Amino acid sequence: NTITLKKTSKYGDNKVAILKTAPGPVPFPIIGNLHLLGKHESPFQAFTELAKEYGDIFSLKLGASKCVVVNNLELIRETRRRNLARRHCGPKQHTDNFARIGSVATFEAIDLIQTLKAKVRSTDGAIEVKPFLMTTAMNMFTHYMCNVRFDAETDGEFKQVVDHFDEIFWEINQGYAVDFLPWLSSFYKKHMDKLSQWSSDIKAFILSRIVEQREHDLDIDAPEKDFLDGLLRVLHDDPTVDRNTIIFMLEDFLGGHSSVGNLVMLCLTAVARDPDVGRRIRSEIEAATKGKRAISLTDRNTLPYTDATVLECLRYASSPIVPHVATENAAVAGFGVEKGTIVFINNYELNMSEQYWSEPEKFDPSRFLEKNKVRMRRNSQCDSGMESDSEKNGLITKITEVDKEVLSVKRNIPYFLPFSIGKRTCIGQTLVTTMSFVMFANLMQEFDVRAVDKNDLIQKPACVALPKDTYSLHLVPRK
Ligand code: HEM
Repeated sequence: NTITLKKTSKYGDNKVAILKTAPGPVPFPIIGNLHLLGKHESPFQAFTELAKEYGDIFSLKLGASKCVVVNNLELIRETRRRNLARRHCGPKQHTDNFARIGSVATFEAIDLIQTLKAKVRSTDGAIEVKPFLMTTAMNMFTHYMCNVRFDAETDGEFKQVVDHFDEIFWEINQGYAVDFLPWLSSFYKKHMDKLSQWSSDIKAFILSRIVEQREHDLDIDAPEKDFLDGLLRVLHDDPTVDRNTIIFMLEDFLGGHSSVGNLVMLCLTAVARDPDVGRRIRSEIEAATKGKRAISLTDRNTLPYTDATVLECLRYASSPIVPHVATENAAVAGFGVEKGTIVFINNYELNMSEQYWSEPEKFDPSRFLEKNKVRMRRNSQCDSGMESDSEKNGLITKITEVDKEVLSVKRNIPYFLPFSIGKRTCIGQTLVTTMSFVMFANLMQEFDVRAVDKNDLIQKPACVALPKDTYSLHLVPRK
């Protein structure tokens, strides 16, 4: 009944505790002062399960005489939560979760189009588009992560929470001095109180309208159906996890919808500023759907210019700096960096430098496009000159392979890092790029987008956020 759990060298100096275990079935989930996840018949079973989930942190061995070696359990918990978040919020292509993002995004985009068409019919002139984008983005997130959606037309509480999220998103994107100099906080008290009230309202909404119902219905033996389900299982399995941690995580990830709504608004703004961008997007979309169906995530490869427009908006708008701290002495590009040094990735320089981009100030989605040759099969019928049973009317089908040039989006550009890079890279990037694409493309299929006055279209560089109450746009339904 004794096992040794060894850490691999890959994760360096994590603390290792050596604890004695009792022989026979162990009263899990506790060994010594450390808690394990779930109930297990033996320490071996417990650690086998741990090792399955955190395989690259631990290797497991049945030891000879005495004890269990446990890695830093806080790290395990964090890793479990991170893996959960990555599985749901950053799923790989061809996974069920990725496909579900696509279907949810198209569903919500269709709903948005219907709402906007009704709004346009009843309005003479321009409309405030942004609030509609924000509630749609929130519904995309709640629908995908928690299998619940809300009616923005009739649900005032929902609408208010989306507004609060948007105000907070605007605030955190402003870069106040107090962000770097915390001792200034007393000067910002009123401001902080306001933010704090918005946060409380958001938390109350998420608890009462999303979490509590699910807690009540949770079936721990059923397969994990969404992110919320996964979070509640963590809470159920691990008594050391605080309910507030889970609620905070959900709040944080749902809050990501603000970036999608604002980014789509920036994409529409780019089209309103430059009708040529809109024309190119529309001709691409018409070729793909002939106007006969909604656009889904699977259309992304055939709509490279539309996809590239989202990236070009991100290039101009993504955060100018990404702060990190060196966790060990290192050399970066030949410069010594001591452990503890704060290191900033200068995204602004990467995004706007002439060293990397031609005419970086110009809005030009085609900078993200490249031509690729793809081999295609072409069927053609030709006269065989013979008559036989297998060749009706003397025609045979001939398959030839031809090389065709297609446009596609450049991936992995080493100097384009809006979501940063490495171990802490943005978990939400798949959600952002996929949902923004689907919402934007469907809007472009259905409406011509025009500015009321191009001078109104004010946008801060290196900032995804627009104020909650921002400029209106003309949306003209297309035939
Ligand atoms: C325009 C949209 C977004 C941009 C440009 C963006 C960018 C970034 C950047 C630059 C980082 C820092 C990475 C680093 O420290 O190296 C980050 C971290 C993170 N982002 Fe995003 N993000 C966006 C939207 C989202 C969304 C929608 C979510 C969640 C649904 C999200 C979740 C996260 C999380 C959890 C981290 C921390 C990752 C970690 O420390 O392991 N982000 N993001």
